[in-house]
Amino acid sequence: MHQSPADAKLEAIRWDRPRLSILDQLLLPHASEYVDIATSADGHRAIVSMQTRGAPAIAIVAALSLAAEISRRDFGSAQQAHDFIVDRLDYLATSRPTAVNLFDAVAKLKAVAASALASQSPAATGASVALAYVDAAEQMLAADVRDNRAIGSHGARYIAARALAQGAGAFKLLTHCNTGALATAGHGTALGIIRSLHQGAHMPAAAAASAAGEAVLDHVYFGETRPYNQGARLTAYELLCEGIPSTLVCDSAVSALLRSDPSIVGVVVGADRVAANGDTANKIGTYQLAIAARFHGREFIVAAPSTSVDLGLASGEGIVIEERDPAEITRAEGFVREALEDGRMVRQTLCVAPEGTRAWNPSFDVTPAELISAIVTEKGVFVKTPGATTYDLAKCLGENN
Ligand SMILES: CSC[C@H]1O[C@H](OP(=O)(O)O)[C@H](O)[C@@H]1O
Repeated sequence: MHQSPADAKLEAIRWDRPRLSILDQLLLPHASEYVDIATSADGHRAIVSMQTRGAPAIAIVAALSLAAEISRRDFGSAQQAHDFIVDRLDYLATSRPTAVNLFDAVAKLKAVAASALASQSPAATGASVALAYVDAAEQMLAADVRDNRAIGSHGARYIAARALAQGAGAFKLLTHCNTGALATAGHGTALGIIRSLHQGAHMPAAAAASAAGEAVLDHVYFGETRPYNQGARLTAYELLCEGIPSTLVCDSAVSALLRSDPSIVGVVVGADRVAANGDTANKIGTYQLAIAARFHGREFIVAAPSTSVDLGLASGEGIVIEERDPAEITRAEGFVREALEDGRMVRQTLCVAPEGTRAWNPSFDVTPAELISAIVTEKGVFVKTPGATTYDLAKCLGENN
């Protein structure tokens, strides 16, 4: 699956049936360690703790954790296999509430198990139901990489065209959180568009060498994304691995940055759940980025696979926003290089606020569709009809099926 040393370093999910391991993202960038996931309970724990995170990655790790578990079990009957799968999927669905990808995968995998159970010729067995599940979970892993590369290509062409229309030969982008290979099965969504732009995916081969007459991504700014620091720890790691020129900024600096640098043509972010009208839940801080982009007349682009779209939700009003432990704000987990003979990096909890400080720690916020210039999916780039303040994603996705 790797195409380069960078890919090898950035592989968030490793699956070699029946073995699943994940890159422990609580340790990045200071240590690159893989953790074995043998059961759905291991998968649930890894998702809740955010050892693995990112809307698509959460769904795939959940699916494959159960695939790993049932690959090592014998079921007395097809019904037993089906019932075990349904029970474990319901448990995995309790891990984190906001990213719809998890619930989309759970529904699809339950349907696979039910269909395998109903098989008459040949008659279903415990092994046949389990195999059908594992095959479907593996297909989700492969499909996510395909989707992300399509998002990268659609988004790169769209942004380059918008930059060129504004007379920008070399342009910059601003992004938030981590939406790259570490948040998905590979390549990434918003960061996947940045990767594709950097690789010249939007240019005809001939032009790619000279970039003559083409818009070229010159630099990427990214926010630290407190309190988990997906930007400062993970996006920085990915951009350095890929050799993409970039600059980290504090979340509090993004408005001043947009005001100071007109070559930033837009903001591109991921999504955890996009409602049918285009309202989008994403990492906390996204909403204020959208406000800043609108005030400064810049594009605000959401990149997400269709598995992040919740057509059952009319608007963002109904999106459940995960609230995490306030201690993630008041007590930063830091790494200290111990003065030991081996100079190990060890995790220490550093109190960054006085004991007793209260904190509000929503993990996501909702950006209204009105502030979103375009939604890039693997099926294409969707923009609002002139004068509209919302999208009709059921129509958009239906037309692009
Ligand atoms: C392509 S990842 C989408 C989304 O997931 C991240 O949240 P978390 O790190 O808490 O799992 C962030 O909101 C990304 O934009």
